[in-house]
Amino acid sequence: MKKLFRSFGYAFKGIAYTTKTQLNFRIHLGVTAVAVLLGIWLQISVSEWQWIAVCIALVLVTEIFNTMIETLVDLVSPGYNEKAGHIKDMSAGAVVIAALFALITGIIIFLPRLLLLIR
Ligand SMILES: Nc1ncnc2c1ncn2[C@@H]1O[C@H](COP(=O)(O)OP(=O)(O)OP(=O)(O)O)[C@@H](O)[C@H]1O
Repeated sequence: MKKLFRSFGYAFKGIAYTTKTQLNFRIHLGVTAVAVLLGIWLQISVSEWQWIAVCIALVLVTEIFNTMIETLVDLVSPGYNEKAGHIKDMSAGAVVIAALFALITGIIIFLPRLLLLIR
């Protein structure tokens, strides 16, 4: 049990490190807070909450993996290396795909309700 708690401690240390060092991760957390508040305010359905939860997890997880890959690349290849550059670009591409998926899902769920409110 003690070992389990220690593992969680390390995991939270990793999340805290990403939050402290990555502006993009802090922006994603801010957007997450806005999406959750909008969901509560607009009283979205259970299945819509599930889509929002998938988006939040997908974006945060890919951003952590991106940070991890960047850090690893800098560690193993501190100098200029074309492949190192490609690896970082692919990793950043994964975050963009996740963020676009989240943006489109957010528009599908929130926009019709917001338009109804301003009419
Ligand atoms: N070692 C390297 N060799 C070749 N190109 C690199 C190398 N490191 C970075 N690059 C290129 O520069 C880009 C930016 O790299 P950088 O490490 O600054 O990442 P970043 O996306 O700005 O991340 P962050 O700002 O979160 O640290 C990479 O996507 C890649 O195209």
